[in-house]
Amino acid sequence: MTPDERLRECAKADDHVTFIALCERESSTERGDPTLRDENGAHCLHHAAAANSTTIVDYLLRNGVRWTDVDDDGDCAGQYASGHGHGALASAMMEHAVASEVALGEASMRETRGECRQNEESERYLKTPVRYDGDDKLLDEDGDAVMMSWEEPLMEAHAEALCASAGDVMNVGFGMGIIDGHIAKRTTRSHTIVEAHPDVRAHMMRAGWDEREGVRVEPGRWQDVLPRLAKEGKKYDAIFFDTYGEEYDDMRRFHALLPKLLRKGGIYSYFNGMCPDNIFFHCVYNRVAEIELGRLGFVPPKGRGMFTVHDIDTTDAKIWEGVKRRYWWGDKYFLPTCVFDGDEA
Ligand SMILES: C[S@@+](CC[C@H](N)C(=O)[O-])C[C@H]1O[C@@H](n2cnc3c(N)ncnc32)[C@H](O)[C@@H]1O
Repeated sequence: MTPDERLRECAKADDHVTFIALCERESSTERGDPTLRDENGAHCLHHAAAANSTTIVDYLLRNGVRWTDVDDDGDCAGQYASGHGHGALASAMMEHAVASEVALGEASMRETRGECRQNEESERYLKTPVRYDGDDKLLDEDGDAVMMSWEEPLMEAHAEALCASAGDVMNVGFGMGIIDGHIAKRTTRSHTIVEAHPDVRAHMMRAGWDEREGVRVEPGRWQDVLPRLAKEGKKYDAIFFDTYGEEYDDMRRFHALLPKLLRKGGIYSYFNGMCPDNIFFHCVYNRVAEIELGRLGFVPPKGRGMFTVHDIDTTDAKIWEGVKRRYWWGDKYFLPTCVFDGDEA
């Protein structure tokens, strides 16, 4: 048996004494590599998690093995722990993952001093054409879906939460205007829409959104528009975020702007599409968002948690016809709502 094979067997058998000794051998030829993949793309962290070997899992995570490593089926070690019924270990791995992502987020914010970062994917998206395909899809140049009508019940639920205040509501990202349609059906003092893509803006103009009473269209990227609105002293009672081609690291910077724009008691919600194809990653990012928003002064609505669970069914293959990549697989949607309870900046 090679040192790598021995390591793998130790991880599977929870033999942490031999495992750690093999990892720490002086000679590199005798030392095993715990991150060497097996035929399914799993490595020792996955096998140790499946075996409920808390010592080996802890050792590997402390020594820099990444919780994000996935096997060929896209499963991370945390999922091996939960899939084998080791709830306590899965929770500990979730805590590790959340702490790591929060720390990475802090480092990322330090790097740009909290300013918005460059995102090539977003820049490319905003420079290339999009097309409305019938009434049920908005596609980018590659045929990937920017927005689809199956999300309508979710958008309606978001609109309901945002309009509870009947105040000044802002939506960032028009897409198919589904949420804006639902906001417009409800009572608000004002309704502001921020949209960056020129084709989407042209579509909004054709549909008469810029002439609607009570509606204000703010053309441009939120990265440019929001700091200007904050400088002008504009305040809102509810803000919704749903853009395209951006990542959580962009949204983190969006969140940092919210205390400058929301009134105390104001509501914030976002389309919760982070890592939708992996429930462990999705839960990690729910928790990261909750922690980071908490640090900015956001609290869950009174008497409940930040997320409400909604059933969704996207199994009908027809939904995805004409779309390059199916982007949603789960049957649950965790709808986030939080309330600004901090000091207005
Ligand atoms: C997923 S769609 C929004 C769908 C919308 N919630 C609805 O109900 O139809 C995302 C939208 O965000 C816009 N967008 C992308 N990046 C943006 C940015 N940085 N600032 C403002 N809008 C952006 C896109 O052009 C697109 O129209």
